[in-house]
Amino acid sequence: MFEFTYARVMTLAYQASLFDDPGAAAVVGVLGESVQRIPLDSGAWIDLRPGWVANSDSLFEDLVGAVEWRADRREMYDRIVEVPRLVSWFGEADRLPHSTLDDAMRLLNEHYAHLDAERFATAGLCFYRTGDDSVAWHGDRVGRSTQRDTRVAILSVGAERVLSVRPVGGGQTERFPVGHGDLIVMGGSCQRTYEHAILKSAKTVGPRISVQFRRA
Ligand SMILES: O=C(O)CCC(=O)C(=O)O
Ligand SMILES: [Fe+2]
Repeated sequence: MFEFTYARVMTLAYQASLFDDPGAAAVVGVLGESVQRIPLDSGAWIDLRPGWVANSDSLFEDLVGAVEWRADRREMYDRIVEVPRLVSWFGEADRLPHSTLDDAMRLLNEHYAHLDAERFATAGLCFYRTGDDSVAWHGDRVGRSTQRDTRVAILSVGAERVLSVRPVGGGQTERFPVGHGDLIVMGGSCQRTYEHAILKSAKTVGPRISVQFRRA
């Protein structure tokens, strides 16, 4: 039986953002030229927008309480393995659990509208309670993304964790520390030619929630 309470989460310290106004509502910032493009090989790329959501700690706390979290399970080859983290998923027809996420999805769609007809339409939420929570190396290869380029935008709130990215078949691992309202977008061929992971942390880290926006 799985038990994890709001009270328990709030006892886990996470370092608050330096520039935030304690207790103030979260606000999604502009994208535009504040987005930094990092080209990878094989037509893959990463966009970074640090501090995209201001006062993100209040969004973190709201999501901890408002979302119906469940244990993650994932099919791997011939078995289903536990993925040590909590998740919740919102499809195209679902109401997102926070109005800040509606704003975030709309701004992302405006920002990337000039590229193609792909639109962010779903939101997957993952809750990493401690440094032991993690997701192993993988590419988000579902449906059409097995063949075609796609974008996955990840908003991180709560404590910082490292999103590691490496080429499929070997090569250098890039490490992107993300938390406290940071945005990272994986685009181009990234889901096919690279893989990514949130590896376990040996250091004591606070809880983090990631919100992954994907197409329908
Ligand atoms: O939590 C993250 O930032 C990444 C999660 C992820 O890669 C996934 O769930 O597919
Ligand atoms: Fe992923």
